[in-house]
Formats: sequence, structure tokens, C-alpha cells
Amino acid sequence: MPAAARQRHAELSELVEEARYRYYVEDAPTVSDAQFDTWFSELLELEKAHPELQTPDSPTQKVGAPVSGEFTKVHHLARMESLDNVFDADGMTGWLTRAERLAEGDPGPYLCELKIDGLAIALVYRDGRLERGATRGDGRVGDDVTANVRTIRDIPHRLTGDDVPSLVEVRGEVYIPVDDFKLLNEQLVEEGKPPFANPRNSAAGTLRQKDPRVTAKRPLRMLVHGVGVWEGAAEPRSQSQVYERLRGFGLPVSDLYRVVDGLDEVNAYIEHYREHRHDPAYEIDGVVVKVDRFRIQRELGSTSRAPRWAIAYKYPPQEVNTKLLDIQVGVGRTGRVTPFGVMEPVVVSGSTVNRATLHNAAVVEKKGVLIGDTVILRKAGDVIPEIIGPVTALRDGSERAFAMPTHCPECGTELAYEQEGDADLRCPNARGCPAQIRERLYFAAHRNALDIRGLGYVAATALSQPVPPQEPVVRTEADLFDLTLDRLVPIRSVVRDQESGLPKIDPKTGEEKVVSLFSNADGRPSQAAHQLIAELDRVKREAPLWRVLVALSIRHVGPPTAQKLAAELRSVDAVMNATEEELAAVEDIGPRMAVTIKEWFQVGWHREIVERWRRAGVRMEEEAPAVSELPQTLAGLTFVVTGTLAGHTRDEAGAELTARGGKVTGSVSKKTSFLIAGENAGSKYDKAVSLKIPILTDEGFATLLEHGPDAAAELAVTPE
Ligand SMILES: NC(=O)c1ccc[n+]([C@@H]2O[C@H](COP(=O)([O-])OP(=O)(O)OC[C@H]3O[C@@H](n4cnc5c(N)ncnc54)[C@H](O)[C@@H]3O)[C@@H](O)[C@H]2O)c1
Ligand SMILES: [Zn+2]
Repeated sequence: MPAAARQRHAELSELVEEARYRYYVEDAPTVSDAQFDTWFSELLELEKAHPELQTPDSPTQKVGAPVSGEFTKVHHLARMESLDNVFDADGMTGWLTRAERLAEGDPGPYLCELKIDGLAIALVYRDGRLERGATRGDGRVGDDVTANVRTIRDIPHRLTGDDVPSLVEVRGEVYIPVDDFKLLNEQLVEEGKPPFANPRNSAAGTLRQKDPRVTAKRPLRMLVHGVGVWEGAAEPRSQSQVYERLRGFGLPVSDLYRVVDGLDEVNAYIEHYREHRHDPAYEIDGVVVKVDRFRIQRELGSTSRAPRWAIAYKYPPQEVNTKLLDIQVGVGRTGRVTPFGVMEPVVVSGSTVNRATLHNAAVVEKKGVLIGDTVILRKAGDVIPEIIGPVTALRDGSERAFAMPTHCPECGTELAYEQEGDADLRCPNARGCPAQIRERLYFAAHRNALDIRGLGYVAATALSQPVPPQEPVVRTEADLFDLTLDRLVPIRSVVRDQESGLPKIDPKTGEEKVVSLFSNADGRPSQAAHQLIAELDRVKREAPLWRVLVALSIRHVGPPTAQKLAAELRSVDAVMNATEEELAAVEDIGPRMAVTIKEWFQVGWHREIVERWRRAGVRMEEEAPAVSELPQTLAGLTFVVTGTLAGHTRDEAGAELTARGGKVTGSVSKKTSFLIAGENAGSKYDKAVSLKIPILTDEGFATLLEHGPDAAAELAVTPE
């Protein structure tokens, strides 16, 4: 064997072991999964060509990484294996052909299921009681995380139902749903802590918390994907039978697995979820295909690290490496100054990315990225792109550290912390900073606030930041409703990137792109100018009070809070004149938020916004009947509204429901009483079907409002 092969093998082994340690033990990977998979495949290739390299201590013969010693070690009752991977249709055919050969016949049917990107857990139930929960570790010895496992709602402490085995080891995946992951990260950043790189790491880090109280507060979930040991009860004959038995015992089993017959159907399943990769609430990195019958599974057996009766089909990576060209800062609506990375453009998860937020100076430092580094970039579906960390091995000494600026890049004001201990620097010039006005204007016009069509990011920029020496036509929000066509027409402005707020550069000329949004070539008002004026007029008359309250940009007053304020206090004046006690008496408003609201109205230029809007004709009172005037027929019920309803916008539908005491939430769960589904209802509909939540369409909705839930229930579609 050539010495070069031996050397490369040693090199790769070290890289793989190091990566595994970072990934499994520290829950903080330094290389992308794609990179890791490439190294691992190269190792496998080398060992195929030179079998003597395949010694028992090669990484290809091992699973995961040894546990760290922080937790009590436990020996698994049966070895926990990994999975072999394929990446394309040929790989899949290859696996199936080999399984056929080894089984000496058709090994089907096959169980297809999603490969959840979480971490494996083994739960031991003795006489139906949860005795222990452990991580996979190196497959033989894992970390005892029983105390943490007991805090996971999905995991029953006792198994119920018939014929519960006297001893069963249930395997499954612990994960954090994508939405919860986003919230968790926002919360961590708010607290000045570094966010997690991805949902998998957040689940792994949370499950291996030393303090179970921290685990209990985080949204960990679990789904079953196998058993290790099964004793003292009639033995199931297949994977799918096991799943249904486990479901019967009260364990969480996915509704999305399918048992299918041959390669075509397997491929159809794989293609379906390639298309619908982001439909499930959790992140998946592929599909797992398993031989369903246990008899055949036993015949096929396992290699030293993975079963031969199962295979993981992996989708293309959501992580890639790219070059970090610069770190710049943007100024947000509240003056928060946020560093973000400017990168060599790369395609990840199907879209081209060249910027990613770095949250604040502490995060930049914690991630350890330098300008000039090769970095790992991750983007999963609609999740915002995230720089995970540098590839330090690729540094050549030319990289330099980022220094947080001391002054606002847009108005020159010295930056400051609002309060001691804050993680974020802010520009204190809230009234005059053009960046803050631009962002507030955009926010005020957004769908969640005044919903002024035609006032998007480009228009907000044009109104607040024209090209000098032109003066802005909107100096604070107070000016918004006094705009006229004449004032709009002359405006020329630079197009800005919405994520960073920085000017976009025309790649051809290398210069900033200047546009005249509000005039045509002949100097007459453009369609956009006419639309904006008409919209302002409409919004003045039509916008409900809560939208006006949101548009004022009072910290923490988003749509839900504003709706409660509007329903309770019924006018801007009443909100302005309410005492702290009166504000705090409104549902969901705590004493701290009451102080924030009170303080907002004490600022002179804030009150000027209210006065000028009022003078311009903006409606400042609530018109709809007060909550208490309608019979509270829907009290105690929870609704989700989706799709396009015939006579109502979703907002209006929501308002009708809350006016009758109902609660409206954004996502379907077991607690949802009804799903109100208009046309083109999407994944929420599917979710309701899978949870068997009654569904009301237009007619059912009208009945619900008029005659209450019992009458509506008769019109509901209840999925079987
Ligand atoms: N970035 C890094 O540094 C780094 C390091 C190590 C591993 N990794 C990643 O992890 C992978 C290897 O890790 P692994 O050995 O844990 O294997 P794996 O994640 O590829 O597959 C095995 C695991 O899949 C999980 N799983 C999810 N859904 C499942 C289902 N329906 N049925 C069965 N199992 C299911 C189980 O936890 C099981 O242990 C690599 O391919 C790489 O992507 C990355
Ligand atoms: Zn500023």
C-alpha cells in the first residue's frame, strides 16, 4: 500500500474524530455536515481500496463519540447504531439490490420515514415505568440524562394500554421544532447569550443540560423510531407493528411514515419530502428507509456501525463554506446596531446568500470569526442564514478582527448602551437618525401595522433618505399623512438592502443605484405616487385602532398587545391618559410594559406624531362593538384561521372570534378547537387533518359566529 494512502487515512481519521468531538460532545460543530460527509466518504473509499486500513479503531468502525464524563455513564441494553448514507437514486438502488441479494428474495415491504435532525435517545421502561433515558454516546455507553428526559412532555412516565412489555427499550429522536428554535435563539440573543447554530445543536445542548430546570423550560419534543429490547409481551413482527404498539402505549409516533412495496414507491416518498422538506414542524435532513419485517432485518444483520436493513437517504446540505469578506453594521428600528457578515455569494438551500446577521459584538467574539475567514454558513428553508463559525484550519494569517464602531454609521451619533449590562449598542438619536426613521416608517406601513400598500422598503427609504441636497419629506412619522403628490415627485433615492439597510451597489457600474420611485421619465407622478396617496387616504379612514397603535413603534407593543389595548381602552387618548395601573390591568400587559407605554407618550415628539396624525384625519378611536357587548359564545375555545375566507380578511375573522371570547393562535395543535379554513389552505389544514381537529369552511364559520360552536360543529368536517 502506498505510504500516501496511509498518511491520508491518518489525516482524515484525525479530522473526523475532531469533528465528531465538537459535534457530539461539545454540541458546537466547526465544519459543515457536507464537509464531514465528504471526509467520511473518502475514508470509506480508502478502506475499500486498502482493506488493511480498516482497523477496529478506524472512525468508520465507530458510532458517535465517547461520552464526556460530565454525566453518569450507562451501558445500553442493546447497542445503538448509526445509519449508512446514500445521496442519490443510484445509491438507493444499490442498497436495495444488495438487500435483495443478502435476503435471497424480496426484502420488502419497506417502511419509509423522515430522518429527523435531532439526537438519539434510548428510554428504558420497566414494568411500564420510565426508568432511564440515555444519549447514544459511542453506541455502547451513553450519558444518563434521565432527569432531563422526565421534563419532556411527549415522553410518558408510565406506559398505558394492553400487553405492555415488562422491559422495553424505546429509541427515538429528541428535537426542537423549527419555530421554537427561532424563538429560543431570539431569546438567547436578547439575554446576551450566543444563539445555537441549528435546531439539532439546540436540542442536543438542551438535553445535555446539567440543570433539568433549564431543560424543562425549553421546547424539547420526541418521536419514536425503533426499539432495542422487548421482553415479556407478545412480540411484534415488524417495525410498523412496533410503532403502532408504542403509539398504543402513549408514546409519540409520527403520522408521516409509510409502508410501501418496492423501489418506485420508496423513490416517490423520497421525492415527495424533497419537495416538502419544510412542511413538518421539525427539521429533517433526509429520509430513512427500513426493511419492515423483523425476520428479514435479522437475516440482514449489521456492520460494525450500522444496520444493513436500513439506509438514510440524505438531501443536499443546508450548510456550506464561504469566505467572510467583511463585517459591517446596520442600524435597526429601535436604534440597535447589528453587525452582519458580508460574504462571497453562495447557494445554500436553493437560494443565493451573501449576508448574514451576527447579532451583536459579543456574538461575533463568541463565534470567533475574523474578517477574511472561511466560514460555515447555514440556511434551512425560510430560516435566516446564519454564520456558524470559522474554519480555523484554513487561516493564512491575513485575517483581521472586527471592531465594533463607536459612532452611528448613518447619523454619526455616539453609540451607547441603553442600560447597564445590555448586549446591544444603540444609536440614541431616535428622533433624527435617518436609519431609524426609515425602519420605523417601513414598520408602520407593514402588513402587521397600518398595512399601507405601496409603502415598502424602497418607498420608506425614498421618503426618509432622499439623495442630498434634497431634504427628506418625512422627518419623523408625524409627516406621513401630510404627503402630497407635489412633494413626492422630485424625490430621488438610493435602493437599500432590506436586511442590512446599506445601499445596494450596481455590479456593472460599482456605484449606488439611484431611483426616482415617484415620477415617470416625463416628470409626472408615477403609478407608485398615486397609489401611495390613495392608500394613505384609505388607511386614515379605515385602519382600526390597534393598527394605529402598532404603527407608533412603542417598544413591545405588537399586534396582540395593541389589539388588547384597543379593545379595552378604545382610543389613543385613553391609552395616552391611562395610569400605569390602568394599563397594567389590560390583559397581557405587565407593569414593565405599562411603564414603557407611559414613558413613550411623555416624549414631546412622540405626542406630536399622534397630534399630526389626528389632524390629518387618522381615526383614533375604536368603532367596532366592545368585547363585552357581544355574547361570549366562544369563551374557552381556541381557533386557527388559514387560507382565504369569502367575506373576511384573516384579521377580521380573528377579530370576530376574539370579540366573542375566542382565542386565536397561529398554529394548529391538539388544543385547537376548530380550524377555520378558507380557500388555498395549506399545511395548517394538513396538520388539522392529522390531528383530527374539526375544520370549518365559510358556511361553518358564519354559523359559528351567529349560532355558536354547537351548531357549527354539525357543519364541521371532522377528518377520520
Ligand atoms: N459537522 C460535523 O462536524 C459533524 C460531525 C459528526 C457528524 N456529523 C453529521 O452527523 C452525521 C453522522 O452522524 P450519526 O452517526 O449520528 O448518523 P446520522 O445522523 O447520519 O444517522 C443516524 C442517526 O439518525 C437519527 N435518526 C433520525 N431519524 C431517524 C429515523 N427515522 N430512524 C432511525 N434513525 C433516525 C438517529 O439518531 C440515528 O442515531 C454525518 O453524516 C454528519 O452529517 C457532523
Ligand atoms: Zn444614528
